[in-house]
Amino acid sequence: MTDDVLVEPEPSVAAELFGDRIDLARRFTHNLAVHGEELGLIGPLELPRLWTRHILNSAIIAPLLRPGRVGDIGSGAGLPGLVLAIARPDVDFVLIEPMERRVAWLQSQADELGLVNVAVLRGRAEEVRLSPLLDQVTARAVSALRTLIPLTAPLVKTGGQLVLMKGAGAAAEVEAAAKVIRKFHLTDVEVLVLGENTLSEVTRVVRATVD
Ligand SMILES: C[S@@+](CC[C@H](N)C(=O)[O-])C[C@H]1O[C@@H](n2cnc3c(N)ncnc32)[C@H](O)[C@@H]1O
Repeated sequence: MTDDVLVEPEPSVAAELFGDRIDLARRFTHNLAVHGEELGLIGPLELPRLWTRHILNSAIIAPLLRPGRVGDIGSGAGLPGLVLAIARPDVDFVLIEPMERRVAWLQSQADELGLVNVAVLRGRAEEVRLSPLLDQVTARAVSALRTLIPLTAPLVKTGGQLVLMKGAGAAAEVEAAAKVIRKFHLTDVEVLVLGENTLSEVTRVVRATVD
């Protein structure tokens, strides 16, 4: 690992998204750069683009979150869950992840970074029982929308939202998911493109309300 991995390439965006918690974001990025590959959390090709492709692309959705309780499904390395917990200390996060090694990583990072707004729950989304239900749910790189909606929508209270990070095919995924969108009573389904003028790689989000 070279030191330039740890220098954010878009410092003004990073400062805007993390505010006075930018040092926590730097520490998390450092830890991920040092341990991520050996723990199987990120591939070796991801190191040079940790900030652009992973940290900032996760943090850019922070303004979409409401104060309340947000679940991040399949957090893995902590993307976007831990990044959002750093950017939004006013929001409580439940990171839901089935793999033991990843759960251990998530808990160790929450402890080391002093993220008191994070709880880590081991399990598959379709098996966990949450009470009360969540205000919002996030997920990144877990599965196609038509299978992700049945995993995530039941965890969200009426009036709550799904905020699902997606790739360039987001609009096509929404079309392919029409049946489950109806089945799970989702309304106001929209594809948001974030970071067009600020990030080197935009982030797409499918946002929907659970009715
Ligand atoms: C490709 S990784 C993505 C991890 C992280 N969100 C990211 O963007 O780097 C998918 C993650 O989803 C988790 N996962 C798969 N099926 C799941 C389920 N049914 N419920 C919760 N997590 C799940 C996996 O264990 C894995 O950590």
